[in-house]
Amino acid sequence: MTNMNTATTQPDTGELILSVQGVNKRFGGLQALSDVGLAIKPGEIYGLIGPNGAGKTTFFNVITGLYTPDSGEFKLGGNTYQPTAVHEVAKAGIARTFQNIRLFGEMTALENVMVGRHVRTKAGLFGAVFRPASIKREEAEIEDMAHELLEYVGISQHAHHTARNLSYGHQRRLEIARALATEPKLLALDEPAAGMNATEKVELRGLLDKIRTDGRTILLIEHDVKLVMGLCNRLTVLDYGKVIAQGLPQDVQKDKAVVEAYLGTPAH
Ligand SMILES: Nc1ncnc2c1ncn2[C@@H]1O[C@H](COP(=O)(O)OP(=O)(O)OP(=O)(O)O)[C@@H](O)[C@H]1O
Repeated sequence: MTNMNTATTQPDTGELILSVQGVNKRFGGLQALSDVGLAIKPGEIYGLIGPNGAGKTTFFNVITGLYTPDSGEFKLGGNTYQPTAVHEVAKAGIARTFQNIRLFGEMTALENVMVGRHVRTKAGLFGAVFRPASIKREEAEIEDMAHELLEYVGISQHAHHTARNLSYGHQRRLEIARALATEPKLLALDEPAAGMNATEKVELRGLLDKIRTDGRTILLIEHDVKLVMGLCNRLTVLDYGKVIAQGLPQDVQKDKAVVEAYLGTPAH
């Protein structure tokens, strides 16, 4: 009898948003990443955790084109991409936020989101400056969309406020809105909860949950293990630049190497 289960005949990579394999990165004498890889499925929140200096940010910087890796294979939405420059990676479909918030502080919240959108417009930044008629129309659409995104992340009341005057939690939300404006295949968040108080963290969790429910895919670096365990579908744990565990939160949490890495028991 013919096997009707087509799922087993489909290649794995077709079902992945991001597939990264064999990443190595050395800084002088320090092997910051050793053969690191992960695979992220559509619609999941994927966590990347590990103790200080484990290599999380370096890995983020590699996949988003900020650092050139010594080796590695990268696929986004099934297509091979080379993370050679930040703007190329953004065009390919990864939008990221930074551990230290990087907004245009003197611009309004609305303008910050509109800048994010220019990655996807015909005009780009050039057209935004010189503004022929067709570009003005496009600008109006972008402005509408930016308002919607501010509403979506819950800070529409601050649309015309200067970014640097927003509270910390609202600046983080604004960064997420700006990243979403690029319509990314993957939203990569570098410690979005850093510096947040307990209430802001609960709200952030709600927002990330909503983004996932709306079908987006998130890669999350986070120090707050409770947040990660409660939110992520799957995760990878790095320690000293190596993957020490990968899988479901409940399994990873019990993993001996992970427990040792976090409690500082000499496992190396
Ligand atoms: N540009 C660089 N030049 C030299 N060494 C670096 C550079 N960036 C990172 N490193 C080193 O690589 C290792 C991994 O650092 P990385 O910042 O990726 O870790 P992390 O897991 O993000 O840590 P944290 O949780 O503290 O942010 C560390 O030993 C760090 O000192």
